[in-house]
Amino acid sequence: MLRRGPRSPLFSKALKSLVLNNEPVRMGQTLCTCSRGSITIDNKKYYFVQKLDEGGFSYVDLVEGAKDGHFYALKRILCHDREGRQEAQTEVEMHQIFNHPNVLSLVAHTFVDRGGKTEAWLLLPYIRKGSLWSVLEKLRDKGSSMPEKQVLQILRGICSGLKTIHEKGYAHRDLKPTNVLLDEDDRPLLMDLGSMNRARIESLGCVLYCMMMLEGPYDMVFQKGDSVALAVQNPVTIPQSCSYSEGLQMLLSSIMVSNPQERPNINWVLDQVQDLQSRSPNTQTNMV
Ligand SMILES: Nc1ncnc2c1ncn2[C@@H]1O[C@H](COP(=O)(O)OP(=O)(O)OP(=O)(O)O)[C@@H](O)[C@H]1O
Repeated sequence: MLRRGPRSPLFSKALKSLVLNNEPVRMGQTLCTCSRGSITIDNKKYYFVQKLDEGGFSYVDLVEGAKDGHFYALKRILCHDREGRQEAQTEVEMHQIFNHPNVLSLVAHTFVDRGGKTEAWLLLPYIRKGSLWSVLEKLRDKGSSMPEKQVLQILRGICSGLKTIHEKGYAHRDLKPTNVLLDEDDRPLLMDLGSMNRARIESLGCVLYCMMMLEGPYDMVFQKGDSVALAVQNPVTIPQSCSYSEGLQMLLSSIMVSNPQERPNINWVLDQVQDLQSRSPNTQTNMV
């Protein structure tokens, strides 16, 4: 985990969003006393550093532990109704079920009552490199690509995370490059576990496609205004210009199957990835 750096100049501007009028908020068993620029979860104080990102119904801020000096990502989920509250609760529980190097852990959490609405606050380890999507975007902007060795290493970690999820009888169900974080060593961490349930449907093929082509398989179809629903019925076309090995291209075709029942199971995919890794030339992994 990252150590304390110089205090961010943004700190003084601090968190219009996080200030709760200095009023203590109590919900469940956690007392959350919020003062200017800081929050308290489970009796530990954290300083707001800067905004990191926004999701569909959430805000993610970088905060710093007052005592340990570590950085954390604070994800605040706005729960608009009972269903939203339940989804946030599922996200918390799923983080707690899994203890695996490829599934993001949860440091602490609390539910906060704000103006009659609930916010779920999830304190997560801060993963500095950000999402797989942001890494792919940078490569695309540079006109570069991800070396096969790196694709395989990341894919293997994603498969290991999915394997542990499946072994406990769950599916992630919202797998996409924005929901995979990459640490400094390119270890992928699956996150955004709120959609998980006991149905076994995944879209791993789209993530692999994105790592290889730096865009989603149906992005062009969508941009042209054509029907994505129709496009997903057809086998995926791999561009002629694709420079990845035939083995990796074949793996992509075999996991990009529209009928979920016909998709190979994660153990088979993991075996294929390991096999490709053992065959892959020992090329230098480009750092991105
Ligand atoms: N622990 C973290 N470390 C670093 N960045 C993070 C972390 N958690 C989230 N982020 C950033 O915040 C973004 C949004 O997070 P997340 O996907 O959890 O929110 P969300 O509201 O569930 O998103 P959506 O519903 O749109 O998928 C991520 O894509 C990532 O860029």
